[in-house]
Amino acid sequence: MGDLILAIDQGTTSTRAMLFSDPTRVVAVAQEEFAQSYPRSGWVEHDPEVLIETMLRTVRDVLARARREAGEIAAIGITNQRETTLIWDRTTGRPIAPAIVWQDRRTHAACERLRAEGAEPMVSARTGLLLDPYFSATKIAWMLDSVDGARAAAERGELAFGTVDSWLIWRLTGGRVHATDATNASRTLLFDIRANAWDPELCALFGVPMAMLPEVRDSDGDFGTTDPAVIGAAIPIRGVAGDQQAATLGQACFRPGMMKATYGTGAFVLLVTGDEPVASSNRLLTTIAVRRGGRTRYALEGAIFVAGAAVQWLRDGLGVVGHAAESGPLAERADPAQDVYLVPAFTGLGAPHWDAEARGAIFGLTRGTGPAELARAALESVCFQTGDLYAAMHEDFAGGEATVLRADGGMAVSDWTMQRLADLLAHPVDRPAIAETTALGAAWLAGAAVGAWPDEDDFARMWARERRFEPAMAEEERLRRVEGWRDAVRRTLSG
Ligand SMILES: Nc1ncnc2c1ncn2[C@@H]1O[C@H](COP(=O)(O)OP(=O)(O)O)[C@@H](O)[C@H]1O
Ligand SMILES: O=P(O)(O)OC[C@H](O)CO
Repeated sequence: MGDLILAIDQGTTSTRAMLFSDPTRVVAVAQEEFAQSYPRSGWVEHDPEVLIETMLRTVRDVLARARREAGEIAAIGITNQRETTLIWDRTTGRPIAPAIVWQDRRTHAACERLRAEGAEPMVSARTGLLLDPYFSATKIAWMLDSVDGARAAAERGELAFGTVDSWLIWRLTGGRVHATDATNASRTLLFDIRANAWDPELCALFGVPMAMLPEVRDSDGDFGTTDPAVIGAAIPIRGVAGDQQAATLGQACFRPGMMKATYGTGAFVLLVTGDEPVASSNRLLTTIAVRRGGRTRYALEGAIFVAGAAVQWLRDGLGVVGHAAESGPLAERADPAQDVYLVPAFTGLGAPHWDAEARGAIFGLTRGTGPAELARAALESVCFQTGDLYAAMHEDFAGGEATVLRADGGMAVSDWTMQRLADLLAHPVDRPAIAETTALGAAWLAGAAVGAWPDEDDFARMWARERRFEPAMAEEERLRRVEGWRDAVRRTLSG
């Protein structure tokens, strides 16, 4: 058996392949961005073949960079953008339509109809999710209804549905395995997260024939071996998890109360709650954090739509910075006497506010307000939104140790933002030594499954911190600023 673990991270804007020699060492990384398609307002699609091509190219590249062979890989872990929906023909292997991406809003009306019929309480109780176009179920129905003959073919068992993990597995195994893991299944609106099974009533409600669903396996289950014709060797696929769950594992957040926040374009915050799902009274999502060896653990999840995107806006919209990395040093120079708040509701507000109609606003402008105050307001808005999720999560879940908040993603590189986050949360923020937490989580699932990597406790002990940011803001100042933010949000909400 080889000594390497390969992680494939198929994300929304790029595909990455990463080789690890052990949980503390990345041997090589390859990444390729790909085109987004926006055929109509609110629609977002990916070309399924491009997802496969970029996967195969990055795998080849990462091996070439490391000067290693496919045969030296002991196991593969796959992690992926979640909810994005694909349907393909089981015989030809051809997708029937472009992939509908998680951000796509075309099924808004279908969700509204179901809500008006009173379906949401049942759907939420079983799936832990909300009736929203974000999740897969209404996207599947949309595809079946818009492609000629698709619904009948799906009912005859000729079509296969999959989230991106299933699609990659199908192609890697030469069409032999049609499976997903429990974390990905828990994002479809079709999966009962307590029973750990596809739910026939939900499938009927959304009009999804059960014959098209993949088999749901443990996140560290056996997903078959790669077809040697595809990547040059027969390698077991032994780890699969949605990217936010994989990051939670890569951050070694296993115990109840442990929390991770990933700051990319948007941000995803997950709080591990343990062996029982916790229902939220703040419209947070309840989701499967991982299922290993038949044991399921759950998390509460909240999303911030605009995180790094606020920094992009500073750069591309306002032109006050030339590069994202300049935003922290600029914010540092802001006048402490000015209270300027940016509510970046560019596309509405996510949890716990859930206001799709809200639009962004800036409060507290004076003649003295300049680029530094705007930069500070943009970076702080990400901290305040994390604070809102943090408060909502701890209202929903009082248990556990609540000892750590571990941050990762492109924006976590900003020392200023991480310090301000610790200040405004009045809670330490830890940044990991291995920043590639998503890939690490997928690699760990696979590495531990084949016995090459340590199991949970030892892996958690190996997790290393690069830096801890300790809260340093005076409490009076913190409360004043948090109240200022809440007031700004109240004035921004549409209703
Ligand atoms: N030094 C920095 N300070 C603040 N924001 C940053 C910095 N570096 C990157 N970012 C922001 O982080 C985001 C990129 O993070 P990444 O994890 O690559 O995102 P994604 O996976 O969503 O593309 C961008 O929106 C960028 O503006
Ligand atoms: O591909 P990312 O990193 O933007 O993550 C997307 C999420 O999985 C969507 O739920």
